This record gives sequence, C-alpha cells and structure tokens, in this order.
Amino acid sequence: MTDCRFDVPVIDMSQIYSENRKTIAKQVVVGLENTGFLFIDNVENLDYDGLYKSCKWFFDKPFEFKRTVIRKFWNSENKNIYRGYFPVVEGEPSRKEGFEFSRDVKENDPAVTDDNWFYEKAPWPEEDGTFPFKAFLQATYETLHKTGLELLHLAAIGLGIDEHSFDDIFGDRPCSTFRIMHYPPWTTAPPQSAYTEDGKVLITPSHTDSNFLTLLTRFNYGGLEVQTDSGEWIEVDPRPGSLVMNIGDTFSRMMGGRFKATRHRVIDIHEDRYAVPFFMSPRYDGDIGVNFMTKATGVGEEHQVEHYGPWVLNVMKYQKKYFEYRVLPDIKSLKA
Ligand SMILES: O=C(O)CCC(=O)C(=O)O
Ligand SMILES: [Fe+2]
Repeated sequence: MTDCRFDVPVIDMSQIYSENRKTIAKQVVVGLENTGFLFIDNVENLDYDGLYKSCKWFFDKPFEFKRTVIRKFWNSENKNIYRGYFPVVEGEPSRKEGFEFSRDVKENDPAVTDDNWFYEKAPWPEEDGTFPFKAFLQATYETLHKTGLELLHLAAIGLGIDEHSFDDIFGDRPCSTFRIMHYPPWTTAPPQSAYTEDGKVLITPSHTDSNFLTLLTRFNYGGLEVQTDSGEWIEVDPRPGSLVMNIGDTFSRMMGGRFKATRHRVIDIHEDRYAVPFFMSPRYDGDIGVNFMTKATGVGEEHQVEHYGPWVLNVMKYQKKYFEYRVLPDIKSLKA
C-alpha cells in the first residue's frame, strides 16, 4: 500500500504543453527530490495491450524458439553477446527471462567501434504473422524515448536551467535498453538469497537502477516495493494506464544526490508476472560527470567530464555483478 510516507506524485503528460507547464515542471523536480518515483499518466501513443501481447507472444514460445536469439554465452552458435534473449538462471535470486534491444545506430559511425557491444544490434526472432513483434517494439521504443526526453525537459525547467540541458547526454545514439521481462513463479525451493529479512520471497532483489531514468510498464501486477528513507519497504500500488518513472544512479550522482535513485525490489506474486522497463541511458560517450549543475549554470563545485559507457560497465559488471552483465567482456578499445 502506498502511504503518506511514500507519496508518488502523478504527472499528466496530456497537460505538459498547457499553461500549467511550469507547475508540472516543479512537481517533477519535487518528486525526484523526495521519492525518486513518479507515475506518468496519459503517454501519447503508448499501447499497454500491445506491450502485454509482445510479452505473451515471445515468452509463451518454447525455449528452442527463444534460443534462436539467446546470447552467445548460452549458445555459442549465436553472435550476440549483449542484446537478444537471456534465460532464467537457476540459483539466482533474480528470477526472470528477458528480451532486450536498443535503437540501431547508423552504419559507420566512427564513435562506434566493433567491440563496443553497447551498440550491438539485437537479433530479432522469426515472426509468424500473428503479432508484429519487431515493428511494434521498435515504435514503442521511440515513444518512450520521446517521453523520457519530455520529462527531462520538465526536470530542466523545474531546476531553472535551459530546457534542453540534458539532450546532448543522449544525442542520437543513446545506450538505452528496452527490455520485455517475464518472471516465472518459483517451482523449486528458492535459494536462501531470495528471502527477505521479513520472510518474503523475491524475484528481483533490492537495487537501485544504474542507468539515467527508467520508465516501467508493469501492467496491473503487484509485487513492486520501494524503500523509504527510514528503511521500511512499501508496495507501490498498480496504477492502470500509467507508467512508473524512477531515476537511476547515473542521474542521481550527476545531481550530487539531490535527485534520488530509490531502492526497490520485486516480491514473488505466485503467478507469472510480466514487466517492461525502458532503461533510458546516455550515449556511450555522454558526459555524466558529477556537479552537472555547475556545467549547466556556471556556478558551483568543479565539474569534470566522465563518460557513461566505461562508468556504467564498471558499476554493473564489477560492483553490482548482475548475472546478465558479469558475463560480458570489457571493451578494450574504449578504456575510460
Ligand atoms: O518488475 C518490476 O516491477 C520492476 C523491475 C525493476 O525494478 C528492474 O528491472 O529494474
Ligand atoms: Fe529497477
């Protein structure tokens, strides 16, 4: 249950170009300063039923089908090391399978070296004519990217800086990950690491997101909990027709912690659960250095350029050690 200690503000996208724009911009900033979570209503062109169908179309298929687009780590015949399908890994407290992709970068972009798997093109599964999986998901990626930028424009206005201050961090080759996910319920005894202190069973352990900003489609499933400042876990009630927005470590760190990357986790709901996070992420060489406000205003403690790719690879592979990241190679041509 959401209670007064974790009040999730609602941003209505149908109002952001009205005379209320500045007020809404302030609400975005206050929300990011206080809870780090927002509900985003009325996103234009966002088809939640289509997203649910995408999940069912893909995850209901037999493993042999999904294996055609599985990462090389699980099938040495495949070339993809980052994008595509990852399976449930037994023994992990994070119990999920996923398919992920990003926007394809232009051919021959000199900033995209061959070993830079952040820009790897996803392998797409063969379609059977019952659902336009690739076309639908690619179009939805662009809808969510646009929504993310619109929210960042609001954040900038609310901060009193140029509305487009965040745009260049993404440019036209963001490293965003669009992931459809399926959490199958536990069929065997969960590992010890999947139990919380208060005896609940996890399907995603407590974490902060590492990327810049996340827009989550969670359909109407329960199970998502956030941690309050006092350490208590509180469920975020589903809000039909709304996205959940939260920010990740990258954005929080750039803002010196003023904006919160709030801890959250997902509890087993004893049935199949689907969720679709859009992990909006900077371009590989986007500047995510601390003291961003100094860069934006010219006033404050020194800002130094740091690049997103090397920084986030280190966080996910070596610090957080996520199962789907720790199997990835270093990018030798692009040391920070
Ligand atoms: O499935 C959910 O509700 C949240 C998933 C999540 O937090 C994540 O994938 O980072
Ligand atoms: Fe998350």
